[in-house]
Parts: sequence; structure tokens; C-alpha cells
Amino acid sequence: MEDTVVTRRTPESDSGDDPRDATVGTDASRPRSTRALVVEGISKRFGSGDDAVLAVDDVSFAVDRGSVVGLLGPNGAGKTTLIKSILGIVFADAGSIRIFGTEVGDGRRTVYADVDAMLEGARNDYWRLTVRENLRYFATIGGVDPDSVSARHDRLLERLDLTEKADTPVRELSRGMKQKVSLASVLAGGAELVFLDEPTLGLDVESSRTLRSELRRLAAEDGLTIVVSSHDMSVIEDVCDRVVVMSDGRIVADDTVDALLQRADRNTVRITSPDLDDETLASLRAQFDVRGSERRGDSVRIEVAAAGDELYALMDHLRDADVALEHVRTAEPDLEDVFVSLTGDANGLAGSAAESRWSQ
Ligand SMILES: Nc1ncnc2c1ncn2[C@@H]1O[C@H](COP(=O)(O)OP(=O)(O)OP(=O)(O)O)[C@@H](O)[C@H]1O
Repeated sequence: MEDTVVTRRTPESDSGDDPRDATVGTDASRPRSTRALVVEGISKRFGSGDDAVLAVDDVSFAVDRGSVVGLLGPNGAGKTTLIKSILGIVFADAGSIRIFGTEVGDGRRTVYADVDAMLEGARNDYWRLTVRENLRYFATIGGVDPDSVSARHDRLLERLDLTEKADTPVRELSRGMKQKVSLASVLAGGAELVFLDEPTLGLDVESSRTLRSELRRLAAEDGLTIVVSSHDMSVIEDVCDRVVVMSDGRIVADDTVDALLQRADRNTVRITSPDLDDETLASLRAQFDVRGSERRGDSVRIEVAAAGDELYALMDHLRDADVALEHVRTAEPDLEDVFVSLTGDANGLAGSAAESRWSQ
């Protein structure tokens, strides 16, 4: 199980001895870094010569304790390589990583004591063991006496709607339930920093909602620090305080969800009409920011980004061109718009998320 980090952090390893890590001194002998994670100048190249791929290119960012940070990027942007570098599964070529103030990479596995991960939407749970046995197992290999955290396990099972299945072998569960067991297992040992790659993959709407609210609660009430990677923008928008966007191995944005949304300050208008012929479309494109057009039966549907006055001008233009408006809808900009404008990638997104705002 390469994604299971098993060692315990020792008091001396939590020294927070780098001045760049702010510390809070609840106990003078054991200052706690307010940074759960500091990544500086990480680079990783795979292969050599013409076949070389610079998967991660001089990446730096930091994550505060108790915050939820989203890691976004199109396929191949370098997210998994970055997370694996942080976890010590992949060895970076350059840069440094500090976890709770302690440098990774000097052989001290203890730095990973309070870190755990669910990679690529799954975890190697033991399918022959029951749900509760899995939680106890992962607590044990995390260095925790499972009896001492049984109340925590009960709460996790309850929050994730798994109580009724607590004594059922994992192999008998649905895919969505297995996914929730994976998450519960990651949290079973009391890790303080967790990496979740596509945590809602395969979950139905209700389970996804439950899991999102549980992640928010764990961060807000238990001080858990979460780095979550997903192609589903609605998950990121819902759960994360901050978003780090990667493209071609580099960070192209690192900001709060609200600040990122403000970058996309223009609404999108979706207009359907049978009169949107090639000539009219060309005149619209010359004057407005037409984001797309699509034939739908006898009509054409276009999407145009337009703010206040632009919207009036667009409507005037359509009236002057005798374009009958069959259907008009506007949508607020969302994280997907920001993502596409930052990375130029509209394909790596969850289709349902891309369409959902039009039905709101
Ligand atoms: N072990 C490897 N050997 C060679 N190339 C690799 C290896 N792992 C990743 N890469 C390459 O590094 C780049 C970044 O891949 P990575 O898996 O980190 O991206 P990602 O953002 O996680 O993508 P996805 O969203 O598809 O999971 C890609 O071009 C990928 O092909």
C-alpha cells in the first residue's frame, strides 16, 4: 500500500525551526507551526533527452493548518506527481518540502506521522475485513491504539452513513460505499494533514454531498488540514478555502475561491435562435466575446461573455440583425470559467459540473 504513511511524528521533529514557518507557542518546548505544509521550488522530470517530461516545474506554495486547499489542473498538469513528491513516493529533483515545520527528505520518516492520503480516488482497504475492522487496522498501523479512537470511528461511520454497514465485509459494499470506507480509513488514525485525490469519484449526489460537508466539518471543528484534488469544480468550490491551479507543471493561480471568481467578472449569456446564420455569427464574433456556438436542430445556440453595457449592446445588435430570440439565459461566472481561462482546458472537467449552472 504505497499510499499509506505509517510513522509517528516525534516532538523534536515538530520544531518549526525555519523562520519562514510562523509558529504558535502553546507550549514553549514544542512550538507548533501554523503551516501544515510548505513546498518550495519543487521540480520533477521524468525520462531524459527528447522523451523527458518536466512534470513539475519549480512549484512553491504553502498550506495553513485547518485549511482546505484545492489542487486543480487539466490532465497531465502535474498534480499527482506533486502530491507524490510531497508524500515521498516520488523523489523530486529539486526543492524542499516542510510538513508541520519539519524538512522532508533527510531520511526522517517521522515527518509523515500525521499525514495520510487517498490517491486516485481509492485506497487499498482490506475487502475481507469489515468496515470497522478496516478503520481499526489503519488506526493501528498509524500508531494509534484503536480502542482509544473508537468514539472517533463511531462518529466517522455515522457522519458517512456507514453505521449500518460497520460489521459488513467491505467486498459486499457498493462502489460508492467502498469510496466512503476509503475516506474513513484515511481519517481513522487521526492524521492531521490528508491528501485526497478525487474523493467523490463514483459517489452518487447524496453521498457526495455528505462527504463534502464532512470534509468541511473536519477542517472547521477538528482542525484537519486537507489538500484535495478533483476535476469536479463543484467539489472544489464547495469545500475549499483556497485553490492552487496547475498547468504544464507550473502554478498559474493560487488564491481564494472568491478572489478567483472575481477574476471572471462577466456573466455568460446563452442565446438560441433559428436566425443565427454564419454571417450573423461572424458579425457577433467581430464585436463580442463569443465563447462557443452549437447547432441544435433548426436553431443555433451561442454562448457570449458579456458584462452590463455589453449585454445591452449585444441585445441591440441581435435586434438590428432581426434575430428572433427563441431562448435566452444568463449564468454567473463560476470556477470552471476561471479554470478554462487560466489553463485553456475545457476538457478535463466533469461534464455535469460544466452544465449544471445552466439548470440552476
Ligand atoms: N512515472 C512517470 N514516468 C514518465 N512520465 C510520467 C510519470 N508520471 C507522470 N508522468 C508524466 O508527467 C506529467 C504529469 O503527470 P501527472 O500524473 O502528475 O498529472 P496530473 O495533473 O495528476 O494528471 P491527471 O489529472 O490526468 O491525473 C504527464 O505528462 C505524465 O505523462
